[in-house]
Amino acid sequence: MKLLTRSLVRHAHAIAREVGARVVLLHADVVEEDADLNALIEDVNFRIILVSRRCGFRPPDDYKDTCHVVQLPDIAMTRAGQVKVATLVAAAESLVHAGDRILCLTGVDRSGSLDTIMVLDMGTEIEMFSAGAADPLPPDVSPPVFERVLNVASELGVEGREGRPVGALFVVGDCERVLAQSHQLVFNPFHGYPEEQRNILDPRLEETIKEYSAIDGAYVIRGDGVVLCAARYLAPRGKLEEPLSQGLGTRHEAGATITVTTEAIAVCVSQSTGTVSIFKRGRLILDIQKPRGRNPDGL
Ligand SMILES: Nc1ncnc2c1ncn2[C@@H]1O[C@H](COP(=O)(O)OP(=O)(O)OP(=O)(O)O)[C@@H](O)[C@H]1O
Repeated sequence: MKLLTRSLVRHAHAIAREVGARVVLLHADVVEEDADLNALIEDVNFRIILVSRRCGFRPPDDYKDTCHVVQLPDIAMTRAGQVKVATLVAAAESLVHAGDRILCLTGVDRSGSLDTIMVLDMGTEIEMFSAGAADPLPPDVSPPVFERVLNVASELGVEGREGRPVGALFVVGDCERVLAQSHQLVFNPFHGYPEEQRNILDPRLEETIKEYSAIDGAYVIRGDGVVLCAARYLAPRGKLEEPLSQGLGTRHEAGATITVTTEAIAVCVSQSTGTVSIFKRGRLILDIQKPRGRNPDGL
């Protein structure tokens, strides 16, 4: 195990004990060997969440019952982005709760080394976990559906479509109220298809969803993953308590505002910046910036 990793882990254990962190979130993909991973997680009295982009990643055999796994979208993300997404997914899956203090260990993918320690407080991290994000999902939305939407949105934000940046807006959950405050801009391309053929959990739908991002308007997605419509113009009845930050235009405004009078969560991909913003109860609960520059895994 590299010197830096070993040193960070030693200090991380001490910090976690001193500050009363109950959860350790560890980006497992930066650790090269299973034996190293074993060494990192043995002798730890915390709840361990292993974060990985690798499909089908499993904890080492000895720790199967004590470690949870959170899957990240397989795209370049900043370290802060990795931590934000992992924490949100962990919260959606009820692996972390309001009041938890989380110690995060991360690093640059494929560097074989951890290089960053972060301590997060669920519920008081204003930027990330305000507005009840400790219980981040609407009651009718299943965690896999939210994770799938987050995945597709993150990929669209980073990769765009056929080399061009694209924007998109996904409104997930509380669909009756969302539909009542919106109308079709053009024909709904999902109309008439059986529900099992238009569920976002079906990987075959991914390309279709990305393709239709070129159409103006929002996707409305039921909590169980069925895509009810694309090209939906949102006409929310509510009003934002606070204006959105400068630079965010009508797509973000519509996404944020529909969450004021509904229980839905809105996931917005910015065409101009590639940032993915998540809104709930009229507030930005988390944004994931697209990595920039030559070091895409930088902070
Ligand atoms: N009320 C609405 N309902 C659904 N979609 C909307 C609504 N208003 C705008 N949009 C979508 O947002 C697009 C325009 O985005 P605009 O540039 O004004 O917003 P933005 O928040 O700055 O987003 P971006 O960062 O992607 O540019 C439209 O083409 C349309 O697809």
